[in-house]
Amino acid sequence: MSSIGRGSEADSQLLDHDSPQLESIRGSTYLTEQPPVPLNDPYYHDTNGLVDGDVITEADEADIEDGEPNIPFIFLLTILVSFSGFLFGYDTGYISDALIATGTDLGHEITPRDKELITSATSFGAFLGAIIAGTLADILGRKWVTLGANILFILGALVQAASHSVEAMIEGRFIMGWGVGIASLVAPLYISEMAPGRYRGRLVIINLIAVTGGQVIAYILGAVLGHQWRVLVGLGCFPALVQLIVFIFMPETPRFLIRSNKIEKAKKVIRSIYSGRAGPVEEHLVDKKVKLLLEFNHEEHGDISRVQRLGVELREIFGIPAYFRSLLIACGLQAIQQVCGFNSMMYFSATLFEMVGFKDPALVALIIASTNMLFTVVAFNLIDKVGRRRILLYTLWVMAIMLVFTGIAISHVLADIAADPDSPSPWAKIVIVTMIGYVAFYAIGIGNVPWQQSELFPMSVRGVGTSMATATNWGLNLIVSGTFLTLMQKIKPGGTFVLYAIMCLTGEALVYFFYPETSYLTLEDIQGLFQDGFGVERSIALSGEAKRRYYMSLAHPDEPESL
Ligand SMILES: O[C@H]1[C@H](O)[C@@H](O)[C@H](O)[C@@H](O)[C@H]1O
Repeated sequence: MSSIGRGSEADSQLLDHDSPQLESIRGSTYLTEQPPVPLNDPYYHDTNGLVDGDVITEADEADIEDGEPNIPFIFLLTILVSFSGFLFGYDTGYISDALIATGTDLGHEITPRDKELITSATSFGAFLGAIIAGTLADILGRKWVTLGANILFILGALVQAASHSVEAMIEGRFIMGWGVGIASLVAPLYISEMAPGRYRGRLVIINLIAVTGGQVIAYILGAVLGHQWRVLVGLGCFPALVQLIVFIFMPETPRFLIRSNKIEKAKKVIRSIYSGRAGPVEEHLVDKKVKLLLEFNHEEHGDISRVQRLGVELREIFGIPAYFRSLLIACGLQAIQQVCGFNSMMYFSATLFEMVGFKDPALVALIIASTNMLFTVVAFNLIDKVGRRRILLYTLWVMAIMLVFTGIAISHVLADIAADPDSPSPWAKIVIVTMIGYVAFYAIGIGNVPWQQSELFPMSVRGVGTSMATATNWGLNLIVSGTFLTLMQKIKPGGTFVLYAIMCLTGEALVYFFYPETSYLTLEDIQGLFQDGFGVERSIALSGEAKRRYYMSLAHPDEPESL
């Protein structure tokens, strides 16, 4: 078979569908006989440019993805969109310090219940925002929804900064929460629809680095600003304002433009993305890309209204077993990410460290946020090499052990402080070390893998599927952050951390039995896995084989790819 040569090197290796080895590993003929999903999915085309059933001709060999795209342009777009990620991180990050710094500024010394309400108001808003975000983005466009999220960020920050009561603070956090929920879905969506196939995964992770970076900056400013919590909150307006202005001039994604029948505008964006150093992209390649997107858009659900389309999508995602399995996996991963308790440390770390007697708890909390960011960068380099499933299996159980040690150490610190409030407990250092260990393993695995959610869904239900998965994230975030301080009182730190450890181990078991390995697989391969079950065993064989072939191709770039 000739080398198809599209997308990333890995992708092009994977496209050797005729390989007897791969066919036997797949153990199913769906790829050639009964495509389970709309194979004219632009995500799929982005990496290979072929419609299932097409005969591969020389002309097909030329694909827009073969050329060198306009990297500076794409990178700039990603950075500008990642302001949304930054705001998501900043606005969820500063609350830890602000809660300590408010003192009696909100009318009285805030109680643990107030703290929980203030913190969870954002998660509740985000939960509601996530539910409507996918549909809103399909109706208004990714660009205008991002602009709207920025207005919510600014409004929420202003209400909080001006608040003199717990109620006003909660209102401000709630308004901001809507922005956070919407942005957490739309930013990765915008990036993935703009990015050429071979850069998509990494570009999406850049947004996540911005999330964790935003949390770090919030902690640094929290430590620097001390009691000036109003400044800390108000500063969040600036990135939102910058993005608000910049986004007016940003392009819509080609997919949305095609959806809205704005073909010329879509072509213009495609030209900007794919005209790299080698010069302007050839017009017939632009036409080919547009044709594929159009074809997909038409065939997705035909010419039906947006409301009808939503109804069809909902029926499909719950009614088609393969789609429903994708949904279970996407929501399940987001659920594990939240119930493992990470955000309890993130939102309450300053409170937690104050409780165990640290002189400068905000500074210690900064270490937690920095570890999260640093190891998200590590994950960026590991996610494809090690594989999503394997990375989770390696990290979740370690997180559980770290949590148990943290619980034990905190209990000892509290007992030591009760016995002698003036002398520091030797266990305090263990709390820091085990918490750092926990956060590092979180960031490498479950902190980022669930955000690769869009790869699990076929195009036709991607919007509604990612909305549900994102809402699962925020819904559980709400429950976990809203109950942490109560849990600490009722079942003590020991019980609380053991509970989170049990969640990690449950997550480990669920991943082991149900989550297939998706690294190195094309999107159509991933969909095929869910045809009759979760395809775990098949995925391991497929992914391993694909990875081996990829590395072989790197070692012998000139050899023909067929085995
Ligand atoms: O992936 C992100 C990241 O791990 C953040 O640090 C965390 O606060 C979010 O809840 C999570 O969704």
